[in-house]
Amino acid sequence: MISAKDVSLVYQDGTLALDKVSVTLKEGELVFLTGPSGSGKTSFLKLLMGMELPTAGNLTIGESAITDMGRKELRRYRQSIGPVFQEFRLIEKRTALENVMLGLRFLEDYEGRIKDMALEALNKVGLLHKAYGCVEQLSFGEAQRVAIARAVVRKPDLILADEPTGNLDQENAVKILTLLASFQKENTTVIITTHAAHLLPEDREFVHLRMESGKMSAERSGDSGEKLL
Ligand SMILES: Nc1ncnc2c1ncn2[C@@H]1O[C@H](COP(=O)(O)OP(=O)(O)OP(=O)(O)O)[C@@H](O)[C@H]1O
Repeated sequence: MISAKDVSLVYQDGTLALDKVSVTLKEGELVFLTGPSGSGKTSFLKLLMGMELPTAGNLTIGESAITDMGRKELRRYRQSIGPVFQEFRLIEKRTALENVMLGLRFLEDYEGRIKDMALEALNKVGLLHKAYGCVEQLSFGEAQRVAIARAVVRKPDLILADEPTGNLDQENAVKILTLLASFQKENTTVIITTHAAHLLPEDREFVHLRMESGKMSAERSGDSGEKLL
């Protein structure tokens, strides 16, 4: 469970990016985070990744306040997250398989098992046939799916995707959202910042977090029978 209580984030230059954000997210939830440019979406994801710490308030992950975590605990927590970055952060000259295997570099396991896990993740995103292709030769959409495979290969508790539909047409945006949402399970929470949540099938339950000038409001689909987007 992720619980934020009156969490604020002020950057060093004094910018108030998050203003007393309070929200509770249960395990296995599908979450859409929306809001205008500069409203604080990425800042919220950075907090969840432990890349920034709250300036005020409490952010609790499971049983621990993130500000109380020691280095080791923070590292273990980060390893339980599968991040999908806006700009993918793939190594262009390496194969899709090698890039996905990098998602497991912290595992002290033998190479063969890591390779099998990476191939399985590529299969899940429909790219097994491109496993040995160099990333620079992949299409934009394929590279994005490699980035998703790298995020899910570690079987994370939390998948964080920052604007995965930003540069996609409607058809591909739906495919990517559906793919990301498919990783939502009892114990896997999927949080996606997107402007395209309304493209998902109507019967999907999710939490909608709206950001506006650093403030957050939260609604759960199904609470009132109304769809949120
Ligand atoms: N490292 C930083 N230092 C100072 N200010 C920052 C920093 N990162 C972001 N900001 C500011 O914090 C506010 C929130 O930014 P954030 O990137 O979280 O917004 P966003 O909703 O993700 O925007 P976008 O949709 O454009 O990606 C903005 O005013 C932004 O300029």
